[in-house]
Amino acid sequence: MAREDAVQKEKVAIIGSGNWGTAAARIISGNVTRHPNFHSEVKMWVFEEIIEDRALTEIINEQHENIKYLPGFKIPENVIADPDLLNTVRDATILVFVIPHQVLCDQLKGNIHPKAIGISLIKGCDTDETGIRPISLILKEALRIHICTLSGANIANEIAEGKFTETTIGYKIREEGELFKKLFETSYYRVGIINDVIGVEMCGALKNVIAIGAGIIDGLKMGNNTKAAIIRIGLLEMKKFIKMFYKNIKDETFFESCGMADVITSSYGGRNRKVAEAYVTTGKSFEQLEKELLGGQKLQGTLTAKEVCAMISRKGLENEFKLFIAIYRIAFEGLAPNKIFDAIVD
Ligand SMILES: NC(=O)c1ccc[n+]([C@@H]2O[C@H](COP(=O)([O-])OP(=O)(O)OC[C@H]3O[C@@H](n4cnc5c(N)ncnc54)[C@H](O)[C@@H]3O)[C@@H](O)[C@H]2O)c1
Ligand SMILES: O=P(O)(O)OC[C@H](O)CO
Repeated sequence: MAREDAVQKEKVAIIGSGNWGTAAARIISGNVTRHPNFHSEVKMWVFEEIIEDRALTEIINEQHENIKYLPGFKIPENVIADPDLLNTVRDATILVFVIPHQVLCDQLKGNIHPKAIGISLIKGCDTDETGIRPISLILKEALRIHICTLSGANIANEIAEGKFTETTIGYKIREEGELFKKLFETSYYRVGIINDVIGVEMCGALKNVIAIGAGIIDGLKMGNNTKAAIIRIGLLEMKKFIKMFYKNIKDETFFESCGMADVITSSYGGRNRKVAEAYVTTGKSFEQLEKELLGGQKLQGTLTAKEVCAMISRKGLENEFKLFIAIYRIAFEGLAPNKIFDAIVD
């Protein structure tokens, strides 16, 4: 049966309310009122915290602004913030996952709508004894739902400002990819869809490692040519890694917004780049700089570098991924930042 017949009005729940989660809520809240497929109310799960004696949830619902993670941008009134995860997802037929991947929700198991499908906006991965596990796979297996992925050159604040942006949705079932396109696309946020769930997702995870490399180059005060070299070599390692470890990855994916374009934007404007630059110039740890520079937002790239390099080392492939390994050793093993050049000179 076509999904449109099985579910007449899709109800959307957004799991996460950080910088991107809140910017995404602004987009979704407009689209659900425009398209007949959707119920006009959108629930958003908030990891509750107290800000100046008030609960963040209360601030969002009364002031219609996430003053901590996306200050200065109004959240439409059809977005209802809720600190109770299970209450947020109770009737939802569409689950939008947009939390830092360190904090995935086991609680959801067995507590979601039988017809629910999901989309992961998360840029990261997880590991177990078998190696790297894409988050979409973990969600799919744990919750027994179909999962699409959305990733692209998407700095949340620029999207919140309405600046022209592209993104990519990876789908397995085209109808679901098209439904999610309706949920996300606006005049300034253009969505491409491709039959490659894991390719889209893994580009979003690995580009964060390259962005750390770009930040190291900025910290060393090298110029644009050097950064372009890091981007080029990083892209090659990203493609090699993804194609080596996952099946049926499409070459075209690397030319979508989730591929090359996200590596570029992250290497110039992302948080991973910013913190890596400060790591080189201050000598403080990534952990400390994350706290000092990001106002509660989270870095994804350091953990991903650790996970990716553990997998590379386990397989004895260090010589195939010299840049990823150098970035990891600079970030975690005290390797001097200028040693990054040893990885990019043949
Ligand atoms: N910010 C961006 O520009 C951007 C763009 C595209 C994709 N992403 C990806 O989206 C995902 C979410 O990032 P974000 O920018 O929305 O988040 P963020 O880094 O701005 O915010 C951190 C969020 O984590 C929550 N949190 C902190 N500790 C928690 C805990 N123990 N349990 C549950 N939640 C907790 C906070 O409440 C906050 O909502 C990440 O995978 C990120 O890589 C971010
Ligand atoms: O700020 P970053 O480094 O987490 O990157 C943000 C987005 O993923 C850019 O597309």
